[in-house]
Amino acid sequence: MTFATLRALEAILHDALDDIQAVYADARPTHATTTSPGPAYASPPPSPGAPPLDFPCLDAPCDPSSPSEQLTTHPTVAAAINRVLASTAHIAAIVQPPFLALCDAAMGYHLPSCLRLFEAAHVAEALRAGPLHVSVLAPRVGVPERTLAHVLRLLATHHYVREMSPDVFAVNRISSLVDTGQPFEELVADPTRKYAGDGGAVPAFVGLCADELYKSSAYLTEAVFPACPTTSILSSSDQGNIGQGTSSSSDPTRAPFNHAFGCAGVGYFAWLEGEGCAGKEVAKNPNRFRLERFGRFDWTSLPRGSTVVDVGGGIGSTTMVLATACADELGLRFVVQDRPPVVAMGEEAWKAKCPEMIEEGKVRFQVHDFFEAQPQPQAIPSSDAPAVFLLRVVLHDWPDAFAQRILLRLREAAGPTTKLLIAEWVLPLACVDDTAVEGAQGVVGEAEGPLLANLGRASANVYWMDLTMQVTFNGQERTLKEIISLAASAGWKVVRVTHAPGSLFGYVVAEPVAVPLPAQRRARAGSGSAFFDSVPSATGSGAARSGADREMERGVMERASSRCGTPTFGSRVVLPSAAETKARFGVDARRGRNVPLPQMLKPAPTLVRKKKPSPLSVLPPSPNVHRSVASPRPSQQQQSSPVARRMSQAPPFLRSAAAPAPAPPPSPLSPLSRSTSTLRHVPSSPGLKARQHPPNLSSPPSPTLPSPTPPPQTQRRRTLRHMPSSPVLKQPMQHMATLNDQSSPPSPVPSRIPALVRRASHAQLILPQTELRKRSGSIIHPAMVRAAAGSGLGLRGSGGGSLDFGRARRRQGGDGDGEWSADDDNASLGLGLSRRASPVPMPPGGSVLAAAARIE
Ligand SMILES: C[S@@+](CC[C@H](N)C(=O)[O-])C[C@H]1O[C@@H](n2cnc3c(N)ncnc32)[C@H](O)[C@@H]1O
Repeated sequence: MTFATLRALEAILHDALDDIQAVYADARPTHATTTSPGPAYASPPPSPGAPPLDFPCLDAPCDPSSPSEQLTTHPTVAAAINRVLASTAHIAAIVQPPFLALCDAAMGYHLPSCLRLFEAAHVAEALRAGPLHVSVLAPRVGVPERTLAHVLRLLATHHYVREMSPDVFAVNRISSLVDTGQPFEELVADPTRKYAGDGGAVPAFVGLCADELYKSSAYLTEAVFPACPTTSILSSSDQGNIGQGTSSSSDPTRAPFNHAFGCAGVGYFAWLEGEGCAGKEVAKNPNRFRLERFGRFDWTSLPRGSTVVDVGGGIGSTTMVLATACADELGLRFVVQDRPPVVAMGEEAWKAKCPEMIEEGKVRFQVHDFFEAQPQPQAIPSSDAPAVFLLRVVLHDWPDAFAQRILLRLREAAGPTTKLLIAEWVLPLACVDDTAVEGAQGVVGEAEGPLLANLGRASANVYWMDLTMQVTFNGQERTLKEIISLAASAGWKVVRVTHAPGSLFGYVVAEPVAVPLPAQRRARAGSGSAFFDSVPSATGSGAARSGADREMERGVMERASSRCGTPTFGSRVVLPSAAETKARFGVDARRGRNVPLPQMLKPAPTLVRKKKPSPLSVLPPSPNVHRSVASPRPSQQQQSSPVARRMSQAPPFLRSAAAPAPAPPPSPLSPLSRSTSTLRHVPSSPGLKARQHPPNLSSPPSPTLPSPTPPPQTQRRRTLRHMPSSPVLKQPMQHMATLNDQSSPPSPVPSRIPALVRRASHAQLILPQTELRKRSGSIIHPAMVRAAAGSGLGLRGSGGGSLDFGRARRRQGGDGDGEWSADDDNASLGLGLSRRASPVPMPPGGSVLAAAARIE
């Protein structure tokens, strides 16, 4: 069976490479675009009649604007890249001797360590002009020659740099991203300016990850077992400190980070701001450089929404996008809430970049602590309760109890039709997720075997993020089931999840329902909320909580919250101007409508699949019901939807948001069919059939060669493909009770809030199925997106989603680019959810509590 699995994986790999090459073979640049980040490696300008594009070269610095790099965002390419990653990592895991696999894992810490030195010494900048011998490079960057040579060689061995000849190193497609673009000498003279420019985002990201996050991660075990003699490095008095108060795994000021940096009780943000360090004044803060580095993060995820209160909205970067896209068109108003220093920063940034929206009252800032009761509805520019509460990458910063508190505060202020939009990464399971949400294709594990259901290595980024949240804040990314349970615990019913094709960054839409009694009791005990206090406190278990407990909890929230405008992961801290935002949306600034974007490449065809017998046919058919639930692969006709056709005409970064357009039947002489024939490989078989090596792939196919007719579609190895979904699959979510039923397979993820699981039974997810999952979301900046052309590093995966804005529905990719398409399936505002009366059982007088009591 193992050989069968290996062969199946190999076939997936082959198939994926064929897919990629076929897209590149057919794409020809039609006009020149900007090129050349560096003189030594500038790409030649594309010209009509140019040979088929080659895939970006690993050995040259990344040229994000090159057609070749941009084509990596083509949906077919991005999906195939995922399969390449997943299959190769899987093959390696199977064949590598187990001890060596463990060595890789156990000594992998050297990679971030070396990467950090590479970044801190400005090696990428020093190598910008071209390769250097280490004897020349070492004194320039101030690292001992032997150390540098060995560090670079380790990086070269992992393909992050290149050793061109003995001890001569060069940056490549990957490490060139760590180049800020600033002059090397200036960085050496003033390293504190390193992250200031546009090119600072990636180096800042590398610096942050390889410094405090990497060190924090090393203390995961110490944080879990703070008092264990075999793991603890703490003195007994330190142990007392660390263990004091709330349980160490749920206290954001007692995370692994606190163990690593010896600052128990000080939240990460407070520490960045100088708390617990020698000098608290800004000038003396020894962590000032870290703060600067942190603040360079940015995201390109552009959620769309209806009337929005952007809770914990930072400086309003997301609101900028939303307001630009729909403040005029749909008459929406926005409120950005955050803590005082952040609000001050936001107001300043908006006044500089977009004063008119503030002056016209379309957008306003509001100081608000999300652990406190929301301001009265009349304080919000609407006589009603807000239409939408947006929580974008906020909950993942907080342990469950704190996240629940935030949600309860929003529930408290919600009207019957208020929607909650949680924008977060959704962690898929590594196995087929048959318990969380049926039909949640795209954000739960679903890939066909033998690939891991979550596409394994191809989805690694979201798991990196998860552990990052854990070790830094005792927070976490959450599985869909965990998000549903958390929301339900605070009186929110998840009704829909949307996400960009291939993205694990989900937009989880929830509606208010009754607040479960246990949550009310907990909230009542600490919140002082009139809403929650309306049940006699004597009946609640929380009544037993002491004032001291509440004080301590309050203190933790205070210490853990950002106070000086330091954003957390995923936040956008660079406010784009309205003009920039419009440009990214393709919106005509004068008319507020989208205008055609220049077509850079010929439309890529839908690939005509080669027929290959399924190597998986030797595997037993999966009895998994989930598989049968997955929608069938859409027919050609389905794929020929107007959206798909339009998307096929759009530039690649736009096209990635939609399914690839179908192609007419290939001519035997078409480049596609030629490439297909060129790439044909001997189908693998369990019998270890000798296979031919494919011809030299680098040479363009000869136009004179006759091409075989592509084999019929029906013979395609469908079992190996991710199933593209039907346009919209509306399936009532299974009752959680049913999911937990004896007849159902046990959930691989135990409910975090077992008592509340029943509440999730109200949830109904309406999930647009997507063709393929790309890599997971990640910390990104526009520069990173450009650099990675939208799919490398999972950058594009961080964004996107599709939310409906009434009749005009905007589909977008992770880069925030999209198109408007008529969509009458929802004629009203509100994230694809109508303004019609909520099905929430709201008793007269709006007493959610009473309704909760009934249900309870
Ligand atoms: C990860 S950032 C997200 C920012 C924004 N939603 C975005 O998507 O860019 C988390 C935000 O929560 C804010 N925050 C932290 N504690 C807070 C609190 N207690 N009340 C309100 N905002 C808070 C931080 O200042 C920060 O702006």
